[in-house]
Amino acid sequence: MTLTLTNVAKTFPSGTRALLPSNLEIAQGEIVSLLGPSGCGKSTLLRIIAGLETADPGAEIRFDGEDVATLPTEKRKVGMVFQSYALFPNMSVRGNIGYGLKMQKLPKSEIDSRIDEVIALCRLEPYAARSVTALSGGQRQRVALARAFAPRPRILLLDEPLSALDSSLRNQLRDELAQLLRKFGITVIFVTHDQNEAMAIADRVAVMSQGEVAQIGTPEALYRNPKTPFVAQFVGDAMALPGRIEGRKLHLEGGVLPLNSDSVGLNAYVRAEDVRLIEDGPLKGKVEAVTFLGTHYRISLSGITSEPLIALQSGLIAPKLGEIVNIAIAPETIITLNPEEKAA
Ligand SMILES: Nc1ncnc2c1ncn2[C@@H]1O[C@H](COP(=O)(O)OP(=O)(O)OP(=O)(O)O)[C@@H](O)[C@H]1O
Repeated sequence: MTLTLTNVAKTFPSGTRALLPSNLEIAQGEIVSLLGPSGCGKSTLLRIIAGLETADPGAEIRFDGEDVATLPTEKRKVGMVFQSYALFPNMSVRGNIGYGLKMQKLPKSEIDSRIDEVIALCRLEPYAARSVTALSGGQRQRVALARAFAPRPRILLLDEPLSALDSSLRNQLRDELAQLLRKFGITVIFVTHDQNEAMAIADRVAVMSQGEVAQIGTPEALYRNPKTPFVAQFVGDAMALPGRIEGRKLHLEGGVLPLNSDSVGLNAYVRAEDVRLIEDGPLKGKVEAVTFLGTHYRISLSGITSEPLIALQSGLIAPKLGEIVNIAIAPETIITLNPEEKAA
């Protein structure tokens, strides 16, 4: 199913403008993440698509061209998974998965064959007869997905699908969730505040800030080509390089950096993996802290900008605390953006 949102906005009766007029187009089978900090309006947007919340007048919500803005939730044929999963604790895995199918009053043979189908798809065969209370967090998550998928919804909406799990399990289940959603083959929108989760699972990520979609694009496009300072900082933790730009030069406290283009009036940003400690570089900084992260050292450097600058460095030798080091940042890795740019 394709989803087209036009002019979707929401002001709550309290006066809170949770969502400014937003447009979004999602293709059949696409997996899109709504990513943003707490309170940016992502759950509100998801709830409006689900029909759990009504948008302000003037909005269009089209499922395959059909405007569903005035249809109640049950008529929209959406599958939903919430962060708590909300499984029925007194029922078995099969019972949970079959619940929506029974509500649709399908014949028993059809219900059984569909349950078998999604149980196989979600690799839940060994647990089919178990009570859901006797399952691990990851298994419960698969049951919640299977239950939402069984009635063949037109679109699947997930609200923070991994947030109930502890962090080691989250990483593992991220890949599993991405694979399972692709096997389902349906259009998916999921909400998360976790950048890694959005990038690992989604085909495209819509980064939201203060009730607006600031930018939508593939994970690579957002990372390499952020359009606003907010997107640069939220996706991949770009650090500001506050200094004076003159033509193709950026003057910082710790030295002068060459830029690729004339960037007067813009602000410069860089990512920690692009800050390189080398023999002879244009910047000088002092090593304030070194943390070993396994694959990398995380090095905090003072004297380059007013805030400490972080460098990520792989390799076997870490610089010493207090050492003055030479630093280079390749011009093509410096992101220059208009500080006034708010949203796309
Ligand atoms: N029912 C409501 N009545 C009034 N204000 C609301 C209501 N629901 C949400 N809001 C407000 O709307 C704004 C957006 O909320 P929303 O839940 O969409 O954000 P979010 O990005 O999903 O945040 P979180 O990650 O914390 O859930 C917030 O300021 C919130 O306080």
